[in-house]
Amino acid sequence: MPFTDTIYALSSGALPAGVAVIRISGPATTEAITRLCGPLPRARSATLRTIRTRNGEPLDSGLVLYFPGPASFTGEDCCELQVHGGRAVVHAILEELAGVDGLRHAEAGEFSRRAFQNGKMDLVEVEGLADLIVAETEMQRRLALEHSGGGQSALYEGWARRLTHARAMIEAELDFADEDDVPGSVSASVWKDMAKLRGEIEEHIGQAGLAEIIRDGLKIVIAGEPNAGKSSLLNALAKRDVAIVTEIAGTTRDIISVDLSLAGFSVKLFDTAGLRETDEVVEREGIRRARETIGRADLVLLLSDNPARFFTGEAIPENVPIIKVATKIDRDDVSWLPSDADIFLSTKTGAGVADLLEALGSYLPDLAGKTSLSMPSRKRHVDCLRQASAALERSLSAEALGLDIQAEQLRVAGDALGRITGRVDVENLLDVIFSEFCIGK
Ligand SMILES: Nc1nc2c(c(=O)[nH]1)N(C=O)[C@@H](CNc1ccc(C(=O)N[C@@H](CCC(=O)O)C(=O)O)cc1)CN2
Ligand SMILES: Nc1nc2c(ncn2[C@@H]2O[C@H](COP(=O)(O)OP(=O)(O)OP(=O)(O)O)[C@@H](O)[C@H]2O)c(=O)[nH]1
Ligand SMILES: [Mg+2]
Repeated sequence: MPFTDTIYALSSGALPAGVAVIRISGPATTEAITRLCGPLPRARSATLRTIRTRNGEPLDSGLVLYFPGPASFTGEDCCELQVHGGRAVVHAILEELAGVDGLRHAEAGEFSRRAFQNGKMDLVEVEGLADLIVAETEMQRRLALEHSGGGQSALYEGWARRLTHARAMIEAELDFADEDDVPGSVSASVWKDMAKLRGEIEEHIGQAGLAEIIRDGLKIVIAGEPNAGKSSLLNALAKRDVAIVTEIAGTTRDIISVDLSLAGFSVKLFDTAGLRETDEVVEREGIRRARETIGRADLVLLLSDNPARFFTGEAIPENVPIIKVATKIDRDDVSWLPSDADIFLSTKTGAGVADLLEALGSYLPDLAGKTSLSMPSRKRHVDCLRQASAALERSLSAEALGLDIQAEQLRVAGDALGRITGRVDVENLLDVIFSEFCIGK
């Protein structure tokens, strides 16, 4: 369905800025350009023009870029005005655009939606683009680029093609088994490849946890008895005064979290209420929240300023790794043995903080030698991949039920993959058969 509206918006960030980019897309783009900037500039090159009101009054002088559709970001006629990034400049130009017939301000994501609907991007690429824009760490950038750049889509499309090919072979075996041109028992090699494909999909699904850590950050929870120095450690790692520190045991009640970037990864660090038995209502609620947060941790830093006790009260689930941290080692009234803890530190002197950071690094996924981050980045992808894998499994184990039923499950698997990219191929089975066999020769 062609779009009739022409949309415009400020595509660059907060004003004021050195330069602002105003994008226009849709059928009235050329009309808008000629109204504001004079004769249509040469396509796909930057042209310096004066931008004027309908009365000929100059608003700014800027670079005009015209991209005739379909070879544009959205697939429609597009234009960019790269102007001075002053609030009044941009405001005046947007006002002028609003006055052109058929133009309206774009809604959030509308340029990308048009790019998707015009086949310029698939769903995985659109999602990747959204992630790229909010990426804050190096790993998030790499993951988002893998998706927005089509790497992931190519993988899924390759898998979908193998499923289509397998179905074509089965169809051939069912329909044309009595003809000489069809090699006997094509399905033996087909099933081998389908079993292999299922393994590849399962392995790919196995990477989802890593993608979650990259996107959402590794959740590290600081826990321990009251007064152990938890909030002091949070402040030291955050390098700012986020949490209240006092000498009173039971100071922290709410969960306090800060985002850190560690070796290119996003880390979410949580400070919690000190764990102990208490009748104080507010502190009890704090401790309940602490336990809840500890329950969701990827890693717990268990703190104590006393070698005699690393209190947990069974607050830490068995499968969550723990780093035992001895605190306040600057004090000379306590003496620690090397076996008492994994890390020994003082936030007062800074001793041991580097050791802790190094230890944390070893809990981050090892991506050495990984050039591409090919992994499902969203639950939606994982859901579709699981459906594909399950259908593939049903197909592989339905030998007794006949090729028809097996082929049908391969179709279900292919559709599940097609839903990831949003391009559920309208099947072209016969094309594949004709291209692989000389039927009707
Ligand atoms: N100034 C500016 N910079 C930008 C963008 C933009 O829209 N404007 N982008 C916006 O996200 C990104 C670049 N992405 C783009 C993707 C496709 C096309 C494009 O015109 N595609 C056409 C022609 C392709 C070609 O010449 O090879 C097409 O796909 O047909 C442009 C930008 C980042 N930088
Ligand atoms: N000498 C010394 N004192 C410390 C150090 N770290 C923290 N403290 C002190 O220990 C006391 C408690 O510190 P907090 O960081 O508030 O301890 P907490 O574990 O968050 O305590 P709660 O929130 O009550 O559970 C404060 O008086 C800090 O100044 C340290 O490295 N050396
Ligand atoms: Mg505290």
